[in-house]
Amino acid sequence: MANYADFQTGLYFAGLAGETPAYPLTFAGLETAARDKMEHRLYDYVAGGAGDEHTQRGNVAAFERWGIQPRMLSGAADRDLSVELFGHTYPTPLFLAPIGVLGVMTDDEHGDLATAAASAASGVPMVASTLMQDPMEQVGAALGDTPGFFQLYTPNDRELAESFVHRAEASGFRGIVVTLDTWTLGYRPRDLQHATFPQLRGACLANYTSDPVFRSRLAAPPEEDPAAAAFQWALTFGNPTLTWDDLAWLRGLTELPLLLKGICHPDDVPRAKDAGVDGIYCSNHGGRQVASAPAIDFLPGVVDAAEGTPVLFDSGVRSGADVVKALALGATAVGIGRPYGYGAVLGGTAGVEFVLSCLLAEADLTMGLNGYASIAELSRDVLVRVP
Ligand SMILES: Cc1cc2nc3c(=O)[nH]c(=O)nc-3n(C[C@H](O)[C@H](O)[C@H](O)COP(=O)(O)O)c2cc1C
Ligand SMILES: O=C(O)C(=O)c1ccccc1
Repeated sequence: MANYADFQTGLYFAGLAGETPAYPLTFAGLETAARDKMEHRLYDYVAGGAGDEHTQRGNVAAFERWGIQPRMLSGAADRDLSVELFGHTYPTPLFLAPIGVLGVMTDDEHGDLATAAASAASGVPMVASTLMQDPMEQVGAALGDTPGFFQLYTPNDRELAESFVHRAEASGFRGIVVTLDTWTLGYRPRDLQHATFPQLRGACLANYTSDPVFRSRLAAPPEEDPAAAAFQWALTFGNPTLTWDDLAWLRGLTELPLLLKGICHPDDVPRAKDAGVDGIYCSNHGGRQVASAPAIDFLPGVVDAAEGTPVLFDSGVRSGADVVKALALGATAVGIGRPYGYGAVLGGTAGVEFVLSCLLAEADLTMGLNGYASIAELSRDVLVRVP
């Protein structure tokens, strides 16, 4: 069992030798450092969200309204942070949420591969986006022994969707995460102000441009006419007419675990389960899609409705304490988006690993010092509401 708290001891001892940490430890510090390094419009694309951005601020603020109640002398010197998900035991409850522009966030523009390497090294699974700068075959190979997931944006071209799913299977991904909340793009004032959207300029379309079905829809190969390929992407990307009736088709495409991302209402959970879905992913897309409420406020209702089906969660997780709170509210695994994205900006694989180490050290110490030795000991009863 890894002792994640050792990371903090390591930082103090390195300090004795005159070394300070390579990257900022707080989310605010990561965001500021990443902003200083990034092209302005790419930074705004990552940092920004829907409308007046109150949803993304609310996602973060909502965690402050929960407190963890400490227990003493409970024998929590050794902690077990492992979780079981679809037959695999992962060393920690964290996962890397899909980021569709990750590819171009690192200096070398191989951010998906850099993140996959961090996943391979840490055992923290990556949910690889449909929108990658390197094709899924390469990213899947870079995941090593850490089973990862492929996130599917269901295109309005069924044959293309089928090709994506079958390629993901062949690439070694161990589950398909279908994102439901982005069948069209939300209203994002920052991007509108810059009048820019990365994919329209050809970024992170490798899964499309490498796909035989997608290529067959083009008059000229994407290498010859990338602008036409990006335009074709915009025409195929979303499927506004997808409904629950289409889930039988999606379910029929693969025997891999199938998860639905963006579920926030308890009544949507039984519909998903009736359709043969294996996992629920509660998320409001980090507040990037539409004005809503803090995603963590939806989690307990979704968990209750799931009746034992795994529930993944993301949106607003910024600290190890947030990770523990989401677990206590019933999440099976907890995702992070922007925090590791900024790690990738600052240091590629090493930056992502650093961010994970910080979150895991804090989560581990938060559990230990509050007297909880395993995730199984966390429940809503360990939390109190802070007015
Ligand atoms: C720049 C960026 C791109 C994203 N791209 C995708 C994507 O391609 N697919 C997807 O399902 N979610 C995408 N998301 C949403 C994340 O998977 C996740 O839900 C969200 O970032 C979690 O919130 P957090 O950033 O507050 O941790 C993206 C998020 C960001 C910040
Ligand atoms: O920006 C996003 O959050 C996202 O998920 C997305 C949506 C469309 C294209 C690329 C990424």
